[in-house]
Amino acid sequence: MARMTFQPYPSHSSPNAEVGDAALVIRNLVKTFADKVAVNNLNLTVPKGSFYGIVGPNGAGKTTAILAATGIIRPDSGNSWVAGHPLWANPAEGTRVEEEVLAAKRSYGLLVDGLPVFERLSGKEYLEYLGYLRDIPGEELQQRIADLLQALDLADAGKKYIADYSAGMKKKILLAGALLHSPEVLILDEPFEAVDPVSGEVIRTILRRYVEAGGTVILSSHVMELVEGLCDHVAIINQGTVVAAGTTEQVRAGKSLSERFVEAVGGKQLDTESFGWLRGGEQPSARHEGQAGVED
Ligand SMILES: Nc1ncnc2c1ncn2[C@@H]1O[C@H](COP(=O)(O)OP(=O)(O)OP(=O)(O)O)[C@@H](O)[C@H]1O
Repeated sequence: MARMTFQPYPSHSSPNAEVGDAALVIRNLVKTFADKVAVNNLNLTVPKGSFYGIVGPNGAGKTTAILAATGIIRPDSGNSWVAGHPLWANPAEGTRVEEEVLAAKRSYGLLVDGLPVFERLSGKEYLEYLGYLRDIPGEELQQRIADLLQALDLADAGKKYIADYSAGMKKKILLAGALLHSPEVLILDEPFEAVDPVSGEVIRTILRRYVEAGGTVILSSHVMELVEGLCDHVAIINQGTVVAAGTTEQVRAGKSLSERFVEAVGGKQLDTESFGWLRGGEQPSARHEGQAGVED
């Protein structure tokens, strides 16, 4: 399909017509750190009920776009809507309509590494705390916590401080926190990173069931095969902007997602002379010969 060659994703300045029915709409989003433009006029529409993959090279701006679109950090300009609710009234001034922001935040569950977590709580206490914040009734909350800890193989770890969790356990407890209130939209930044294959399969099953039940999943990943197998839509982000988006079939256009990814962001080839110094333990003799004060 000629139209799916990697043209800049179209920009829309009046999104109102599409906002209503979409799970996430991002329009003209810009976020700069000092002189680094991390997100560069990014536009994205995630249809309700879709399983949406976001892929892009390291530093492409995926995490920054997720944080700005969910209202965690303030964009320089642009706006986003989650389940129809705008996060920003005027991002440049930092103004919001609090009821809309609350409604947006209620409607999503978010997993992003590096956000503050109360690490001196056990996994179970952390989920209980989130449950109280989300007003989940006591008995229902305990049932959900038990289900999540059991399914994610965290039942024993439920008693341990999060500070003492491994990277994979921490990822899973944060995912449990994102799922706990059964949100309309799940936004997950690299949810499978550091997670073992058994838990990974459980998570994939949970997410598939959630989408079958009407939820929307938006996940970022570097694993093309995973996105290709799981997601019905995909966006490729490069240098802070969306360079291709559509159904997974459209974006793949008859090739593997991996091939399309490399076409879209540009491959890299090492010349044959590179890494001549990497010799599996064999050291250049000159280093020892030239060294003063070394005795045999
Ligand atoms: N708080 C920050 N301060 C300064 N620069 C930042 C900050 N956060 C992100 N950046 C920069 O913005 C760019 C985009 O980073 P971001 O983490 O959004 O990329 P990413 O696509 O999620 O990358 P990865 O796939 O490696 O996780 C990078 O150049 C990064 O160094």
